Amino acid sequence: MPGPERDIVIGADGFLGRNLVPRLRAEGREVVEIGRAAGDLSDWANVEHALRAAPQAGRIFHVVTRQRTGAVQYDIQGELLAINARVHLNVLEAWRLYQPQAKLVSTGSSCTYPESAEPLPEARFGQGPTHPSVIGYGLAKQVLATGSAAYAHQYGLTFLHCVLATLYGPHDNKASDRSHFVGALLDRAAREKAAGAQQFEVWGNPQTVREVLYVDDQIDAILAADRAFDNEILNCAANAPVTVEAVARAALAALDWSVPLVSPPGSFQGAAYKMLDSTRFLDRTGWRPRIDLEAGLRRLVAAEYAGR
Ligand SMILES: C[C@H]1O[C@H](OP(=O)(O)OP(=O)(O)OC[C@H]2O[C@@H](n3cnc4c(=O)[nH]c(N)nc43)[C@H](O)[C@@H]2O)[C@@H](O)[C@@H](O)C1=O
Repeated sequence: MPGPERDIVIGADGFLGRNLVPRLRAEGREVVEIGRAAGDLSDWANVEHALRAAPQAGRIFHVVTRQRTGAVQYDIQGELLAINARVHLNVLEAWRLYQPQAKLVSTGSSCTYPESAEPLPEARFGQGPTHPSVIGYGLAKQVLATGSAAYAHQYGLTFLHCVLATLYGPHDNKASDRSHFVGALLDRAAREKAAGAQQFEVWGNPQTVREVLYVDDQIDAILAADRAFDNEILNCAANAPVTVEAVARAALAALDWSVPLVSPPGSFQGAAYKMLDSTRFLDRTGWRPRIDLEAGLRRLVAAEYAGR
């Protein structure tokens, strides 16, 4: 890869960043961390300062996002649009001004795609309305993805926008509305087990479909994609759908907790089906996940719920 053997990670102390930084250092790369200490990244002055002050890098990993899970999402899409779009636009502008030699590797979400009952290939990107629960969040990610392409084209820069699965693993936020749904569900199950509950409620329709990846697998996928692709909006998952019910069963198994699952009517339901078609990525890189759902949840339980 051309450019300095140095990476900047924006969002270094977030969920993905805290897992990514040690992985990059293990590869022998120097990592410049930009995190909460840099201030509010929706404020241009803070992003401008951080990327101007940083030494020249070969890659910028932009892994900052304000995201929510659960019912609250329906009510705060304006806020998620405003904050995330500002952060993304600030990063794009500071990239072209102060780090134009760097490849901008950013992370996207299946929320940017229209609702569909079929796996979504890249050709469907931006072609239709997003699910109402993510209308602002998804639009902000579109700003980042399409904005990266626009900046690269106008200013001769290089980017890769990786559309990810739903992640789980160590360092995710534990608050029930702030974790990704896998972590939120596991945390709720751990608390309810400790409280002696006799059943576990799976919200929404248990047959809801998602793609989930353990964070280490997703990081491997991003790095594999980075080696193989430039200037693309690229789906980077495993073509492996899973139901929310299967996630719940694996979470209970990882907690060694055996109770019946129930589904209360009226609980939060997100998009019924979210699947990327990652065939281009899988065919070209040969990447495959190494940690299956139950093994990944057991790792997470060992890391953060030992003894519960
Ligand atoms: C990365 C990605 O992360 C989020 O999207 P998501 O992962 O698809 O998650 P969701 O909030 O659509 O939940 C998935 C499904 O799961 C069911 N469900 C069952 N039991 C629990 C439960 O205990 N907690 C939660 N939160 N959901 C549960 C729930 O009914 C729902 O249908 C977004 O922030 C999105 O913006 C984004 O980018």
